[in-house]
Amino acid sequence: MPQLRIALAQVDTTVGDLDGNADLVSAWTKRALAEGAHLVAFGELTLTGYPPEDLVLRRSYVAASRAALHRLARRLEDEGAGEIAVVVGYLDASPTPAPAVGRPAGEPQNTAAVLWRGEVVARYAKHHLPNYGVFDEFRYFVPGNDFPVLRLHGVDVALTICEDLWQAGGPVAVARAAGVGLLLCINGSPYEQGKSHHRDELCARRAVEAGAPIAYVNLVGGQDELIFDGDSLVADAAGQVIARAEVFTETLMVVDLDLPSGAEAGPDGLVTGPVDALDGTSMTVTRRELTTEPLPAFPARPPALAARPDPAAELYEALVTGTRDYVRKNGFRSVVLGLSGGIDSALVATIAVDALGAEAVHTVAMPSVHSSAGSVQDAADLAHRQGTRHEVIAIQPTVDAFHGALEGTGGLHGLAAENLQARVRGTLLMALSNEHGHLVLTTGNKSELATGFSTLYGDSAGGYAPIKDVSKTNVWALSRWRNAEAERRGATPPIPEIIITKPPSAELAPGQLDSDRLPDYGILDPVLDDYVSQDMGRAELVAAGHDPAVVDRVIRLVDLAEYKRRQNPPGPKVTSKAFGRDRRLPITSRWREKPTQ
Ligand SMILES: Nc1ncnc2c1ncn2[C@@H]1O[C@H](COP(=O)(O)OP(=O)(O)OC[C@H]2O[C@@H]([n+]3cccc(C(=O)O)c3)[C@H](O)[C@@H]2O)[C@@H](O)[C@H]1O
Ligand SMILES: Nc1ncnc2c1ncn2[C@@H]1O[C@H](COP(=O)(O)OP(=O)(O)OP(=O)(O)O)[C@@H](O)[C@H]1O
Ligand SMILES: NC(=O)CC[C@H](N)C(=O)O
Repeated sequence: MPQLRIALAQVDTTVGDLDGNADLVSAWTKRALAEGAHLVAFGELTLTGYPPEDLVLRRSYVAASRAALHRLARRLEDEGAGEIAVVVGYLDASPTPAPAVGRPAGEPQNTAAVLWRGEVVARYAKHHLPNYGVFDEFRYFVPGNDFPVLRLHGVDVALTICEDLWQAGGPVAVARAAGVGLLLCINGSPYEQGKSHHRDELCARRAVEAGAPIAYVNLVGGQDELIFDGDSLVADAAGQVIARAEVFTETLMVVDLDLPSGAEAGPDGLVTGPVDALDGTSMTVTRRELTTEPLPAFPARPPALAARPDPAAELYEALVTGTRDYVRKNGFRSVVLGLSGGIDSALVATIAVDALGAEAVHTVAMPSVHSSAGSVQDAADLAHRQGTRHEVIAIQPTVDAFHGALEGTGGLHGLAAENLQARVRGTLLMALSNEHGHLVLTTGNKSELATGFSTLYGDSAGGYAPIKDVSKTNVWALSRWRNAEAERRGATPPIPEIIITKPPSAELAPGQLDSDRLPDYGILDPVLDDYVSQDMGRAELVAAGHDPAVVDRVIRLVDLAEYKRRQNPPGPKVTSKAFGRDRRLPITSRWREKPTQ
């Protein structure tokens, strides 16, 4: 059996940065070469970044991607990396019409190329296009039906792209029929809590179906609301995960595989031409020999199986990664946020410090007449523990000036007066952003976003919302986890205990508590999860055991707040259904959930 040393390059690309992404491919290919790898694979749409969204609709972008690919092939050869096969995702135009979806030739395709000795020696266009959740790939791409098989050092290697594994039939079935020795899958699979276990199970199942090991390489890093966790892995043909990369870090996973030679593979010999893909389509198998020469035997390294972080550590790392990459990739060096002495801003400040370093995090306490002395002290204590650049700006004179300006109109009362305080704080933070170039972080959590519990153009004003997909229950859990983690490492807990234990309050009116306006978070969050993430209707929510009166109240709050959510800044998606691209509802809607529906 020939051995192949493969390298999976889990790298952090940037959408739109074709040259920068090509530099990454070049640098990591050289590392793979230095490690003695014969093949190196990069993630989905590595050259263009993923997802490029409507950039795909521009001919200029498709042309730039194609040109960048050819430049990269030549560059790798010039740099002495021509003898390693490089699998890289890029955006191409379909060479043939796609009659099944009524589209002409020249339409965009999500493609993987194999680069070898300065040439593009194979192209594989994604067959199954995801079109649910955050994915819109019917909008952008036409599917591919070609299935190239490359013989590399005697091993028959074939390609798939991400969703190709998530659907039954298609390329996995064709891989079995073609008797491939190794199935590579290049991915842009965004993080969600619990998804990595699902991926394991999926890759294992598909490897058994394909009758070949699957090498799965995923992107890492943040792109707007998506976070890629990496979690690259290899599953052997028996469905055993034998290697796994560390999550949330750029890394090269090098794995030695004993693989059957092409001549031995497949019960039907060397299948070529159209093959029933068992999904109602047929795919055309082509074969090309790169090197038939088997490699001389070399001592195999034992594969590394990186340990998975526990769920809280993984979620926290996802938020840190999303925040770091959003800030960095959008050209900011520093952030500013209002630090109230409450738990939400405490957690956001801690995430920001872990993402960017304390010197890049500016915290501002902005007490009003309703702020307790304790809150101001708690904010100062947190800033001191973490070393943020902390300021105290009293807002009462500005609030009073607004009241004075509006006196002639009858003045402000009740909620209007309460919200003014939040708006003054928002205005001050935006002013500091304009003057010093800090990005404003907002501190709203998913429970608040769901119920509209924030002031428009007040505390919801800002550029990035690190915990917008984290429920209040999880805000407490993560804060406790982060403190425990510090203690485990012998460091001072970053969040003062009092901030975690005090009852939540917006402090916009005397003695105000969140519980005056919202159900207790222990009751609210499970209802929100079922209504928002599971799309349950009223009858299903009640049947699931939720109190009907709470259900009615929560549904009303959530439905009414759609307009507010649309104006919320982006933030990292960490659940199966985040507000934004994942959950799309009309703002103008007369649909009301009723007891009998
Ligand atoms: N369909 C629609 N499309 C577009 N705009 C719409 C709209 N419906 C209302 N609006 C606009 O929205 C305004 C009402 O929204 P807004 O001004 O935000 O005010 P509103 O939602 O009425 O009040 C803010 C709520 O959030 C709570 N809060 C505030 C700050 C912090 C926290 C916290 O603990 O974190 C909680 C506060 O206690 C209060 O319950 C209306 O005056 C109107 O201008
Ligand atoms: N006194 C304050 N000083 C600075 N920022 C404040 C102050 N009060 C509110 N903010 C900002 O507005 C956000 C909304 O805070 P609010 O106290 O109304 O409720 P919250 O959602 O419970 O947040 P937190 O738990 O951070 O207090 C805060 O997270 C903070 O960024
Ligand atoms: N880019 C893709 O095709 C991703 C779709 C896939 N279901 C995933 O989340 O991993």
